[in-house]
Amino acid sequence: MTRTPVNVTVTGAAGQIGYALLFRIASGHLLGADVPVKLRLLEIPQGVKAAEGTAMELDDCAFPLLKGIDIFDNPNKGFEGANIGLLVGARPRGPGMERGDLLAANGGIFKPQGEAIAAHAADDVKILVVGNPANTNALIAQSAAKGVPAERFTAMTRLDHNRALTQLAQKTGSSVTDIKRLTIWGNHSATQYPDIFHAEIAGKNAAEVVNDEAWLADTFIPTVAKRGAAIIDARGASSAASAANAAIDHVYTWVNGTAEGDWTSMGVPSDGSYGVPEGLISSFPVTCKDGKYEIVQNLDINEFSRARIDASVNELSEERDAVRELGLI
Ligand SMILES: NC(=O)C1=CN([C@@H]2O[C@H](COP(=O)(O)OP(=O)(O)OC[C@H]3O[C@@H](n4cnc5c(N)ncnc54)[C@H](O)[C@@H]3O)[C@@H](O)[C@H]2O)C=CC1
Ligand SMILES: O=C([O-])CC(=O)C(=O)O
Repeated sequence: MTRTPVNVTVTGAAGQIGYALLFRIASGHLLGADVPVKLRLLEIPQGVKAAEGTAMELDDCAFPLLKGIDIFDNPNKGFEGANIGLLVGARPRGPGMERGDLLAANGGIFKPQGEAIAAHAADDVKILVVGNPANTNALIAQSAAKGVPAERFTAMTRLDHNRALTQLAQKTGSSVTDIKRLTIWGNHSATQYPDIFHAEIAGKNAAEVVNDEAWLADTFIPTVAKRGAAIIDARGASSAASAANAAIDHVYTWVNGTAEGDWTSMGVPSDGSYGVPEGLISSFPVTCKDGKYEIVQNLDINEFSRARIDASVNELSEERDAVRELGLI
């Protein structure tokens, strides 16, 4: 039986992340090796020519699963029939800039995109916001997308999750594949909280294996939380290939499920779990099955974790208040 291609809209398609992302989508890594895709690339008018160049290269790969590429500079067209939307296009943070500075600049992008998704995307649309500040941009798009279930809007903290996996594996001399149940809580920002208290390394509690609270507080957490800035300092540009890889992981897991006994981290609208105000798009531990995710419930949160989760969630509340004042939600 021939499968109907899945329409994947990618905004910011001509940017650095777009360049690292599109070839992996087209080669089957986003949805699976048997799922044909059609790409809908959305750019601003100045980005269209470069997107056309990328589309030429995609053609030149002769990917068996790639059933078409269309390029748009109008969100209403770009999201027409979209089953998956990867909202990457945004203004990247430059040296010395904090995410708060970006709220106003990026708000204007995500509100019209949310409206276009509501009006034109497929009924089963799933959205991942990558463009920073990702959680609050996702909130802006979600609140503009009247009629689309809120839970379809997610924000990317999988890059933070993957960063934390490697830091923990390196510290403990284990492999990333030995580590399960790691969690990123809160905002994709320097306040995020990578939590190893429920994580396991080859079946043993990770915090007990590490047994070094000073390393947790002074090395692990800041290394993970400030990795984006460290990459910018080193590369002179923000993470691109690793961000694209995390976007692939996020959607693949959402669609195809988490492994038995494991979970992942996603920024999702809070249902009030763990004291996170309802509606904030915050990172949680989630399991995925049959194309749906659920927030993992009933984890014990110790004092060390509680203070850090609250700090990051407070930042999200402040960002929400700021965009509310700007009339963006
Ligand atoms: N959530 C996460 O873990 C991460 C998020 N990011 C964020 O991802 C975003 C993209 O990063 P890069 O690709 O490196 O930036 P980039 O500047 O290379 O590319 C952004 C692209 O978006 C396009 N664009 C701008 N406004 C648009 C609009 N309204 N519609 C469609 N396209 C639009 C630009 O023309 C440009 O081609 C940034 O906001 C960056 O901070 C980056 C790394 C990790
Ligand atoms: O920090 C940035 O602007 C880029 C980013 O989100 C990351 O690498 O985590």
